[in-house]
Amino acid sequence: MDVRILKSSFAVVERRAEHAVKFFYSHLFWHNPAIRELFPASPEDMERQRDRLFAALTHVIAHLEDEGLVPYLRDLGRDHRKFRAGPQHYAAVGTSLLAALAEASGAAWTPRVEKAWAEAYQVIADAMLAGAAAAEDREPPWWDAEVVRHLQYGEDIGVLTLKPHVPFPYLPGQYASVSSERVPTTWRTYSIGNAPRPDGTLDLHVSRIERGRLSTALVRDVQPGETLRLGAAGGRLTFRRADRPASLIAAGTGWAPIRAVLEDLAEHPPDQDVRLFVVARDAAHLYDRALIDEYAAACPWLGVTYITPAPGQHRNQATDRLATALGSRGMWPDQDVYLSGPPLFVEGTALLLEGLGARPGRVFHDSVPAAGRGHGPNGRPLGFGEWFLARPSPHWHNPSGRSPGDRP
Ligand SMILES: NC(=O)C1=CN([C@@H]2O[C@H](COP(=O)(O)OP(=O)(O)OC[C@H]3O[C@@H](n4cnc5c(N)ncnc54)[C@H](O)[C@@H]3O)[C@@H](O)[C@H]2O)C=CC1
Repeated sequence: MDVRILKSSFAVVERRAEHAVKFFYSHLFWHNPAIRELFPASPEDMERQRDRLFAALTHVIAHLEDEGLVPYLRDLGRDHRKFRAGPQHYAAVGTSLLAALAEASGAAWTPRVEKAWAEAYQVIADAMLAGAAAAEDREPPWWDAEVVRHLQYGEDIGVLTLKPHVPFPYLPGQYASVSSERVPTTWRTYSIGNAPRPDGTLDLHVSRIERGRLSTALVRDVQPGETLRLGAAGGRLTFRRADRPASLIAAGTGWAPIRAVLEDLAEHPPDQDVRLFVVARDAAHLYDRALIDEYAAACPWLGVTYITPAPGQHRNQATDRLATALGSRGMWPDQDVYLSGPPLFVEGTALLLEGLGARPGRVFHDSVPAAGRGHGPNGRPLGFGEWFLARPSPHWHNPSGRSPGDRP
């Protein structure tokens, strides 16, 4: 790949980003009407989708020389099997992408630039398709899972227990992408709130987001007996056993992956001391406090600090209180830290910890996009391929019986 040409070409395209993205989708849908069906129907969701394309492209360009790029792309390809993305879709997207880049580049679109982009796209598509092919024999494209229990805490928090129809592999601390027939074409990631169980069930902790259609459906509408769909598990919030202390810091339903990690540690005790900070907007949102207290009493290696805002204060004042608590503890350079919670909380706390001396390579968190922002400076890798076919409707109950574009 000619990285130099790609970067300078991208700098030109970047100035006309909005135009390029609109052109891309118009071109794609005009030439491939059936693909339109795979993308969100609502203008609002489609708008987010547009943002994703550019975020995605920016991400690729920023990581062109990264050795993690190909493994990541392979993983992404594996995950895109849930969209039933086939070689023909990758080809269609590639053609429209080149057309959009040419359009936005104007006179800067030379044969050399075109060649560089075509080659780069081929590398991306090949890596994703290779990842998909390698997964083909190992696992299904997605897992259907029955809701077997639905607990609601207050207005906005739901804990759903799912029973996948076939075993769903994951590690404590990982998340899965989730889709419901109630909100077709929408996938969101939710952390799994337990370590793997013998009966194969898993818990999703969902905090309802204002205007979040899937989170609202999951918290308020979904009933036991319904089927949800899961994409392959992912994420880096898995515990590293080491001979130094560790801190687990959870805010809101960011508690879910930390709970899974703790469950596993309780089963297989660590040699290191572990300090748990649980931050919540109020006492009612410390919905698992009884369980945490049990762990604290039973596990000599565990210490727990609960943090809520002072009475009458805004929920985010809990974060200020956490900052004070973290500042008063030393040893940050010698610790592993696991962070989970709202994106701005995670971003801010990671920076604070670095300021306190924590080593960036020892602060672990998933990067998740802030709700409504689509992506953040530290956003979850939106997947510089998510725009390939993100949010299409997977063919719901009988995948093999439908051709792309059929409505479920
Ligand atoms: N792996 C991960 O990192 C996971 C992240 N999450 C994310 O956690 C969030 C959970 O939301 P809720 O439970 O509704 O949390 P919440 O809105 O109740 O917030 C909990 C606490 O986080 C802090 N906080 C929230 N927004 C903040 C901000 N902008 N700046 C500083 N501090 C802030 C405050 O102290 C607040 O009391 C969701 O955004 C979800 O995507 C959820 C599960 C796993």
